[in-house]
Amino acid sequence: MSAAAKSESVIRDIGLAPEGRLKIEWVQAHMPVLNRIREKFEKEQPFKGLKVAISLHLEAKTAYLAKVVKAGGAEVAITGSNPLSTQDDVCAALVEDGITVFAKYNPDPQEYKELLIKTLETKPDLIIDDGGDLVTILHSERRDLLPNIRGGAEETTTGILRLKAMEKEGSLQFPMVAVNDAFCKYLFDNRYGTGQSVWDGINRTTNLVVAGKTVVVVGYGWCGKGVAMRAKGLGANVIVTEVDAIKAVEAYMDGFRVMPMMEAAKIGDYFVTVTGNRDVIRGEHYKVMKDGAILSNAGHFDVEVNKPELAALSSEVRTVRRNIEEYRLKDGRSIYVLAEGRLVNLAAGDGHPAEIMDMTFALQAMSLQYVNERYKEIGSKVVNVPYELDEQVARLKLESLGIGIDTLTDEQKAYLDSWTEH
Ligand SMILES: NC(=O)c1ccc[n+]([C@@H]2O[C@H](COP(=O)([O-])OP(=O)(O)OC[C@H]3O[C@@H](n4cnc5c(N)ncnc54)[C@H](O)[C@@H]3O)[C@@H](O)[C@H]2O)c1
Ligand SMILES: N[C@@H](CCSC[C@H]1O[C@@H](n2cnc3c(=O)[nH]cnc32)[C@H](O)[C@@H]1O)C(=O)O
Repeated sequence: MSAAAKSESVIRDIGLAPEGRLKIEWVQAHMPVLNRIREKFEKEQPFKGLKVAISLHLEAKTAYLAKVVKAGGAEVAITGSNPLSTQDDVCAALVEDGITVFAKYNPDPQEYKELLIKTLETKPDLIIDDGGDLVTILHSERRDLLPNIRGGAEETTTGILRLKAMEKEGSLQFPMVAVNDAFCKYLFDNRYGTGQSVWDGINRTTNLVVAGKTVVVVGYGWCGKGVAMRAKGLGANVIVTEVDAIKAVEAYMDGFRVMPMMEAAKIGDYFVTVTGNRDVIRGEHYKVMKDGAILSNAGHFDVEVNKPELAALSSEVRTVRRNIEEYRLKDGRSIYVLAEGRLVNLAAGDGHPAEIMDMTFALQAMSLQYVNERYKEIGSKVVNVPYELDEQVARLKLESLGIGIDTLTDEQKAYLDSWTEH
């Protein structure tokens, strides 16, 4: 254990390390692409002499990514990206492995912010962010830490939307790679990862049946498609609500009922928001919901389900089971909110499956190396993961699965490039 990591870290309990270590070993065994990158990093040491700050959901897969970045020569400091997704045993194991950790499960909002700031006070050269928490602090109250930063990589849809808004108004001060927009990210992580882990989180939390129930999926983007597809597989009647006409037609053609939230609110048993927007379920909807409706969010912050408006309609709010709050309405109905309206798959579950995060985090590791090598020429921009890196992740994934694919012959290449050949 590095003495610095141990003395500087802020975690719940170092004694939890053995359990955390087992969790990390389990996922490592199911992350073959990232294992290959770790071997390469060990040889090439791309981050030698550099400091990296990471803010991601601090569970076992993330911990393994931090170890891979460290294996590449970096000094790593890490914090969470949601107060409820940090796992204390994993934090302890990382500290024992020489990584400086500033994270605890369920800190109060002020401490959560302080932990993010402490991570940045390690004066990183490179950052990995999820949802823009680090970037926001660097561009507001801690601008003093900006000059050191070479660049970084952003994990999620909403984070990238925010970075692009900053780029547009000219306020972004360093390059960021939009990891979410790589094919090997959103096609698998947002769709199949969210699709599976959301139902894992809901089912282990509620212990109730899904078959035969009506599930309302709010937003039919990449995450919504996964959540709706898996709800259908569990035997639910699935309704999709949207604001985008094209996505609504897509949901309809995929076999789902599409209607405005005001109508869906009356018939849903489960509601899952995956929009990245705010107030998508709000007061007017609660007024018409069935007694016993279960609300959860897997999009961004805890604002997709408007909790203050629900509280205003309630006479009592009580925890009825771990991660389930009952809002007892003044008219006698009950509406249940899972995981305080924070990401249900991470706050009430273990997040996406390891084989999915294998690809996402392989992209993160490669993107960090890419931005470190090119930060001067890129400038203060949001850039995509280069296609070659994206394809490399897919090829390594196929290789790990023992799946081969065909190669174009020269004649086929010429045919595809031509407009005269028949
Ligand atoms: N829980 C997770 O593990 C996880 C994983 C990946 C992404 N995310 C987050 O989930 C959110 C969605 O990501 P995505 O990749 O699916 O984004 P996306 O842009 O592909 O989809 C979002 C969809 O929500 C729709 N929408 C917006 N406002 C709406 C409203 N009021 N009612 C109904 N629909 C509305 C949009 O039209 C869009 O189709 C983002 O905040 C992202 O950061 C979470
Ligand atoms: N800080 C925000 C960010 C949304 S996170 C959404 C991101 O979480 C990522 N994610 C999903 N499951 C896991 C996991 O198990 N470990 C680490 N990250 C995950 C996923 O890649 C997705 O882009 C919030 O908590 O409200």
